Amino acid sequence: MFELKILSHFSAAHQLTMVAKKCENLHGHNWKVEVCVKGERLNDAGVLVDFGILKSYVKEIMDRLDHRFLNELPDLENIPPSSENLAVYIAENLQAMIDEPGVVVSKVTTWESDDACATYFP
Ligand SMILES: Nc1nc2c(c(=O)[nH]1)N=C([C@H](O)[C@H](O)COP(=O)(O)OP(=O)(O)OP(=O)(O)O)CN2
Ligand SMILES: [Zn+2]
Repeated sequence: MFELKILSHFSAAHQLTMVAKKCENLHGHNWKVEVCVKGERLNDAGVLVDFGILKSYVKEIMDRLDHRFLNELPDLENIPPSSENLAVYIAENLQAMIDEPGVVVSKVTTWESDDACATYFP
């Protein structure tokens, strides 16, 4: 089994209710994102997926989130934009883009600060 990891980032604003009171106020984060994909078979070029292709998929997803007010994104309608839900969103959207047979998203971690992150294992 092989696992690849891509690092990326986006900056966005959000509000969260039912968490810490201060999170109800409009505020933002510079999210750091770690994305892992796994698979058993290498292609004829000796790679699971070209890092460049993987980065381009992840960049496309980051562009949908970057400099947005996440609570108003149609893609996240009625979904609280917590770090957990953002990890799910990134994982599901990336999986839908991956064309390579046998390659699956294995883990997405969203760091909303230097000391707090959420990880989703699809
Ligand atoms: N499980 C989660 N808990 C919280 C999330 C989340 O996405 N998942 N998000 C928040 C808020 O986004 C909030 O902005 C961050 O809160 P918090 O870490 O408590 O605040 P600070 O970054 O200011 O850190 P301090 O340690 O308080 O300085 C809250 N919880
Ligand atoms: Zn926040």
